[in-house]
Amino acid sequence: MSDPSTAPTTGTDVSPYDALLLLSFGGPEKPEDVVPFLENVTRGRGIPRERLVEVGQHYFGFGGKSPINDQNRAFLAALRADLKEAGVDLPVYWGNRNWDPYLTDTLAQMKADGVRRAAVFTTSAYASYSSCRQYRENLFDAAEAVGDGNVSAAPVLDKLRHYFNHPGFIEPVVDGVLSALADLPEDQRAAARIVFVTHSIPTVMNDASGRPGAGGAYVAQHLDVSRVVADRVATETGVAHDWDLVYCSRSGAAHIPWLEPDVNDHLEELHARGTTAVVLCPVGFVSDHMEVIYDLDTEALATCERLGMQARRSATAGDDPRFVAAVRDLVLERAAVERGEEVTRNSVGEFGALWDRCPAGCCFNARADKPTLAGEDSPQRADAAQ
Ligand SMILES: CC1=C(CCC(=O)O)c2cc3nc(cc4[nH]c(cc5[nH]c(cc1n2)c(C)c5CCC(=O)O)c(CCC(=O)O)c4C)C(CCC(=O)O)=C3C
Ligand SMILES: [Fe+2]
Repeated sequence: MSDPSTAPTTGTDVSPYDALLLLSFGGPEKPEDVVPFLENVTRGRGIPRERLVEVGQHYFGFGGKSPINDQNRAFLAALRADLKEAGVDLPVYWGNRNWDPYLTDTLAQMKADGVRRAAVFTTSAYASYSSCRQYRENLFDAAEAVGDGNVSAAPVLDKLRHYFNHPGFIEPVVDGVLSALADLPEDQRAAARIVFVTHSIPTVMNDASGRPGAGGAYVAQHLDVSRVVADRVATETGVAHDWDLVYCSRSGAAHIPWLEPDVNDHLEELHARGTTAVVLCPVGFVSDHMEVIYDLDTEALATCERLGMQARRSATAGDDPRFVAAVRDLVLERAAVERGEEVTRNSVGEFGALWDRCPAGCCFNARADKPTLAGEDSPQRADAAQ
């Protein structure tokens, strides 16, 4: 574990990598995209039709355009500039799970460009099937397509370790909470509660998240980050604000348990207990996704307004230079590991830096046992790329 101010790893040697891949979720760009996008996301997942209609309305309410693609474009530009500035010569590609540019097309382009081995950074910080393993399934499917059935004929893909506890992710979140607190009326500030919010998932998905047999990593990692952020805020302000971790964006059938409480129910409860001011911190999201601009900025802030509670939504890491530099740090760290060198791994909180390769069976989804890349049991052999 290291001091949160630790500078990113220095150096410029990224061998054995010859590319970096930004892997994200994707989102619609215009109204005609909304329904096909939702079909891509929910294929085979048993999401009730009413929920799809409702989520479609969220997108249509914002002109049929998700903010996520523009945020990835901005992140890409910032990442390329950061690497160039640091003297790191590494082309950066971008591919999505659910929308253009699709991962498979990007991987085909990488192969055509002669890429043999790439580091992969996903826009999802925590462990769970939806936020980690499913991306590793996507990597397998893309490599299988690009390698004509032989994943080792595609570029070798190494997913970078989880970064929820990397100081470059945490520090912008801390600053966001500090700014949000400062923006509250002065007489409300000291008593304000910090309400950390993340994407709800089915409780069985949380139970299976992380190392097989351990479980619960999704919630445990969010609690760890929330505690670190709250402690850092207390150090800066001299006030130990009470805090909670709650959830947004529940979907799925009503009889299936998902993580609770929902942020809106929680705000009602806080109001009933006498809370008069909150900071809503979207700790589970790396940028201002639809969940943030709809579920928090539109819905949860309206709940606060109705209850007469003062509320501010704090900023996500987005393209903060410290978060961008964290990607460079993670690539240089992993490259050194793959070269067999000793490394210092930056992290804060109680977990320390997690594994480079997910353990076999990590974040398993019992509903669909599908092959993955980038784990200990990856069928891609690194030496195939040499
Ligand atoms: C843990 C998690 C993250 C990780 C946090 C992260 O990566 O940041 C995440 C990210 C995202 N989820 C997103 C959008 C959607 N997720 C859906 C559905 C679901 N998400 C789930 C979980 C997660 N999702 C789950 C368990 C489902 C049920 C169906 C299934 O098992 O797959 C649906 C279907 C409709 C609905 O059910 O809501 C949509 C439209 C977008 C794009 C936003 C934009 O456009 O800005 C992003 C980044
Ligand atoms: Fe989602």
